[in-house]
Amino acid sequence: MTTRCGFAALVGAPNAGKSTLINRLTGTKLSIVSPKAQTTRFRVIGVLMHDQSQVLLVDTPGIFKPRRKLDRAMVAAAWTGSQDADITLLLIDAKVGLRDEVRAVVEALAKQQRRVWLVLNKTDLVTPGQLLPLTQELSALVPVEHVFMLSARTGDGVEAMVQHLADAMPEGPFLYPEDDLTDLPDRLLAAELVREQIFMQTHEEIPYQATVETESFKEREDGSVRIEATIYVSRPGHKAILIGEKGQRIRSIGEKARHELVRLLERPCHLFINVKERAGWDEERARLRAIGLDDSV
Ligand SMILES: Nc1nc2c(ncn2[C@@H]2O[C@H](COP(=O)(O)OP(=O)(O)OP(=O)(O)O)[C@@H](O)[C@H]2O)c(=O)[nH]1
Repeated sequence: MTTRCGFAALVGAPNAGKSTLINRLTGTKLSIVSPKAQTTRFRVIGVLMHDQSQVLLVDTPGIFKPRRKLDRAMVAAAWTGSQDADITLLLIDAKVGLRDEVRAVVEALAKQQRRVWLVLNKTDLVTPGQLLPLTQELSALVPVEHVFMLSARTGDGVEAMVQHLADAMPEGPFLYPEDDLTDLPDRLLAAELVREQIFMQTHEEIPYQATVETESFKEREDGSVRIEATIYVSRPGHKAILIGEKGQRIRSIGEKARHELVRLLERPCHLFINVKERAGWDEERARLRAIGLDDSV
């Protein structure tokens, strides 16, 4: 039987409903809310299985007005990520319509040769009559292959998009084995929670130069889980900072991340964190794919 597998990038202004849609498509809560804005890099945030298709939903950092150099790099990475995807889903809040912020995203997208599918979200908040003019306005700015009108909140119209996505994926083997899918969210969650703590407890470029991978995730007979995570840094100085004096910082990162894990997984967790220096980790494509990242900020 032929299988299909590919990437679908979600692009949209903040609040368009990305997280809600992902959660509906995958049935899992994966998006992490961090007090520091813009912590989201390009990564697989959901795996959608439909018929013989695996659709890897990838997130992009919120498209925002870049001020600092770093912000610009993040936005560039968002676009690069989206470029690698097979389909770009342009998510629009139908209630808000085409305000400036949205226009900027659409215009940037128009400059790139992508397969763009327009997704008008929050149809439960507008009348059908408002959707047609909005579709016309948007498709005048960027050529779109398909238009979907749906409500991520109620689920109305979502199924039609899922079917089209599944059919549009290129033929190929699944990148994530089906068996792994059950614990994939938890593995990603563990890595994300550690990364979130790096964001909160270190400064400047360190969070952006570090990546976290869950090496092993084992359920134990007593109902607890044993998790091993590795933080990869690209510079020796960063390793020392992350570990901190007498291991203080890494301990604190581990404690806070573990605390959150216990809360979200609702069972005892044992978390072991390693810090490894690996110059150029961000260029190792296979490694990046393995953790759902695909950029090189
Ligand atoms: N009525 C309605 N509300 C929605 C729908 N989809 C999302 N929302 C709401 O819109 C708000 C933003 O949704 P999120 O899913 O957090 O949006 P996001 O695009 O992930 O936002 P950022 O994380 O800021 O990029 C939330 O209050 C959602 O509950 C929808 O289809 N209908």
